[in-house]
Amino acid sequence: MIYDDDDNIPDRNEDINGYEKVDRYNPQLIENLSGHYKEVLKQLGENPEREGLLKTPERIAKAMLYLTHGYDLNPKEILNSALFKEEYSQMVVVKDIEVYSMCEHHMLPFFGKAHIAYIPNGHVVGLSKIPRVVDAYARRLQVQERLTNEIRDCIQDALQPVGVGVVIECRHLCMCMRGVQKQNSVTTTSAFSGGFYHEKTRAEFLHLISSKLS
Ligand SMILES: Nc1nc2c(ncn2[C@@H]2O[C@H](COP(=O)(O)OP(=O)(O)OP(=O)(O)O)[C@@H](O)[C@H]2O)c(=O)[nH]1
Ligand SMILES: [Zn+2]
Repeated sequence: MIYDDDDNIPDRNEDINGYEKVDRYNPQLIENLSGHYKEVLKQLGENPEREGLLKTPERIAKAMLYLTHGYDLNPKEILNSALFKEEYSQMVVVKDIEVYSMCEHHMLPFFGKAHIAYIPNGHVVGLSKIPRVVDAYARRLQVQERLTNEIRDCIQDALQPVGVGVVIECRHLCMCMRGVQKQNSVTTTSAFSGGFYHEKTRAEFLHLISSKLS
C-alpha cells in the first residue's frame, strides 16, 4: 500500500542531532516505505508480485531503517555515560574497528576500518563506547571525511582529552561496482586535535595502528 501524502506517516520532529526524527520501528512507517520500494522494483523493470520478491520491499525498508539508525543515537551521550576518573596519561588506541556506512551521493555502502586514539586528561572512557560512537555516526548517510571529523569532534568535546586522532580506511562500492570501477582503491582519511598535531605523538599513533598483534 502506497501513501500519497502525509496520511498515516508518523509524526516527525527534530531530534537531538538536528535531523528529522522518525519513529524507526513503527509498522506504519515500514509499510509506507515498503510501498515505495515496491514501486521502485516496478520502475526497475522487475515484477514485485513474483514469489521471490513478495517480501523484498518490506525487507529493504527494514534494512534501510537499520542502516540509518545512527540518526537515533546521541554519540556524545554515549561517551558521557561511561566516563571514569583515572590518572592514565598515555595514549589509548582502539584500532581495527569495523565501519559500515553508506555514501550520501549514491546510497551505496562504504566499509573498512577506523583507528581511534586519545590521550586522557583526568578521565578515561569505557572502551566499548568508542566503537559505539563510530557506529552512531557511520549508520547514517555520510561522506568519509565528515564521518572522520565528527568522531574526532565528539570525543574531543565529551572527554576534553589532551588530543584525539582518527584514521579511517574504506572501500567505496560506488567506486567499485559502478562509475570508475576501481576494485582495489582504498580511501584513507584522518582527523586530529590537540596533542596529535605534534609530530612525535602523531608518529606514535600511526606506528601503533600499523603494528599487528602476534
Ligand atoms: N569526498 C568524498 N566523495 C565521495 C564519497 N563517497 C562517494 N564520493 C564521490 O562523490 C562523487 C559524486 O560525484 P558526481 O560526479 O556528482 O556523481 P557521479 O556522476 O555518480 O560520479 P562517478 O562516481 O564518478 O560516476 C563521486 O566522485 C564519488 O566518488 C566520500 O565519502 N567522500
Ligand atoms: Zn557514492
